[in-house]
Amino acid sequence: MAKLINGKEISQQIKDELKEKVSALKAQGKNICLAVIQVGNDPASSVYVGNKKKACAYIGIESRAFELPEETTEEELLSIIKDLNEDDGVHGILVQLPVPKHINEEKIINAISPKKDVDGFHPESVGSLCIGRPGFVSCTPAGIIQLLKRSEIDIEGKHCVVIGRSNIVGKPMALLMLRENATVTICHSRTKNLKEICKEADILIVAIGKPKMIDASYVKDGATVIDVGIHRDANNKLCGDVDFASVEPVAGAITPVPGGVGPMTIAMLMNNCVEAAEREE
Ligand SMILES: Nc1nc(=O)c2c([nH]1)NC[C@@H]1CN(c3ccc(C(=O)N[C@@H](CCC(=O)O)C(=O)O)cc3)C=[N+]21
Repeated sequence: MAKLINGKEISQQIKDELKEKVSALKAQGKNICLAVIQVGNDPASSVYVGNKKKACAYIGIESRAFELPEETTEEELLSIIKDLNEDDGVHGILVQLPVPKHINEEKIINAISPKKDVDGFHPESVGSLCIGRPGFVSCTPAGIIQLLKRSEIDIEGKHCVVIGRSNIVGKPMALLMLRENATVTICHSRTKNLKEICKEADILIVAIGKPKMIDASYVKDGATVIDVGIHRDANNKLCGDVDFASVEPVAGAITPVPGGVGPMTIAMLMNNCVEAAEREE
């Protein structure tokens, strides 16, 4: 039976640590503010944005919400970002993705000042991570590192297999594991012998976006399995990319969905906001 990696509990720990830091900053007269922009009203996005606002309120970070209609133009959004870039009272800017199809996502990401890029999506942030310079790190992969460290799972020298090569999860995840001295393999939809490679993993990080695709036949006995996926199944229940019931008996440690990686993403977003304010000095 696998040890359950409790993301809800660990994210709570991190939020409590941040809450203390924020009150110390407040005592020095420093107020931290995150601007959260949502274009349109995709219900999943609304849930995530709501969770982010709640986390801000808990920690003592001011959240400035922009709920923009679906028809908002790219120019309008860029103009709001420009104003927020220039606003000294704002430390972090988050544009919830995905944005509607008529808006160019890349242009929006590039418009956010790297100093306020608490998502870590800007090319300068990604480049900094790649060459080991300070900068904001994408929240989901950063949260997974915290999950592993705080669960006392060794990374150094271990074979880590990441399934998925997106710019916001797979690629930064591989870079972070490399920084922690793991031996890293990146797999994706065109990988030919996926199962054989996964079976070699000491740490298997799954971010493929296919509900319950990874079952026990992909997992080495005692491996750590991290599930980044989040889907709703036929009964409207949340599930991940990993078939939890199948994998749990063979894994050494495993994250659940919900209550695994998701809450960590938000905790690390809060961490990046506090860092943004601290770096300002
Ligand atoms: N600019 C931007 N930054 C993001 O960080 C970003 C984004 N866009 N777009 C969408 C993804 C997804 N994401 C999640 C955040 C929290 C949970 C979360 O709180 N999950 C809970 C369950 C939530 C539920 O009930 O649905 C859990 O897993 O326990 C999940 C997913 C942030 N993202």
